[in-house]
Amino acid sequence: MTISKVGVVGAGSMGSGIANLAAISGFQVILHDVEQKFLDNGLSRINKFMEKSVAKGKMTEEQKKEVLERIQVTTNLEDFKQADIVIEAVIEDLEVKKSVFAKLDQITSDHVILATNTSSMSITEIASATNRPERVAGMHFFNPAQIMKLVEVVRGYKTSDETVVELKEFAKKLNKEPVEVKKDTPGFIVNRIMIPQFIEAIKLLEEGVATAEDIDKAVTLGLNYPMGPFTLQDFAGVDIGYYVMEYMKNEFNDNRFAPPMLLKQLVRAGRLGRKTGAGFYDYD
Ligand SMILES: NC(=O)c1ccc[n+]([C@@H]2O[C@H](COP(=O)([O-])OP(=O)(O)OC[C@H]3O[C@@H](n4cnc5c(N)ncnc54)[C@H](O)[C@@H]3O)[C@@H](O)[C@H]2O)c1
Repeated sequence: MTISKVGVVGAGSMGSGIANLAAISGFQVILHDVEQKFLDNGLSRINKFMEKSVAKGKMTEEQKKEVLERIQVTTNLEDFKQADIVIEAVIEDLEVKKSVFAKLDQITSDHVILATNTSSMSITEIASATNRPERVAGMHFFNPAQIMKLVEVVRGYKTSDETVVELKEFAKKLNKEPVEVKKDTPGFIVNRIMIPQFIEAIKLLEEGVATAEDIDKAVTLGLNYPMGPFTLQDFAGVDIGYYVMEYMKNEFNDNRFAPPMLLKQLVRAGRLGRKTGAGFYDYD
């Protein structure tokens, strides 16, 4: 399958990053969101990222302009008729994702791969909203998508071998390192390991064992991670971790994954991390 036009649904942190990555890698991109203001926000994030690349000498002004010209934005999903592959990056809500996939199934050609960037949710269930479950898979990028090297290619129950091979090849064309997740399990590989670490870090904070700053310092210096758990949750969005925990708890029927009270309170108070100016830390 030859891919020239990449469709991305959702222009938030991940969707805009994936659209930017695909355009940097030379693909034509159609980026969709429900309202123009979300597309404007996405484009401004893309602009900011590339301004930094220009300032660091990684890209020229001219190359930046060419990348931007390859990104078309739209609020009309029908424009995905021309897409050769679609990556969905809307909010982490199964019903919203299923409704997007049902629409994409009607709009795009039968052979088009419909991939989801879900952090945790069942690929099999998302695929069940379509008539082509063999062409549906997870393509899980990490934040920021332009920089982080890993992509988890996740099989749903009916995902074909051909789809997995094509997605791995596509990931390589985006200059990523794909790993195959052979079974559709909540959280895949990375979040299955990382989420329990977040939970333990929050419990240490709740128990008064150490401050958030010291827990972050302990993890960065003791485990040699580039970011501590609180810095990372604020960066990725406190709400994302919360939804992933709820989902994993319910799917595994295991309270080990239940979000701690402090996390629930932050979400209820709208402290969702850097994107809202405050999370575990204050940013103003
Ligand atoms: N943030 C991360 O670090 C991270 C990392 C990997 C994967 N993910 C996953 O990527 C997905 C997106 O996460 P995000 O952090 O970019 O969220 P976000 O809240 O920043 O962006 C979501 C975007 O989807 C749009 N949207 C909502 N419903 C839509 C619809 N029906 N059609 C089109 N657009 C719609 C919203 O307007 C918003 O712009 C989630 O599934 C999340 O779990 C997130």
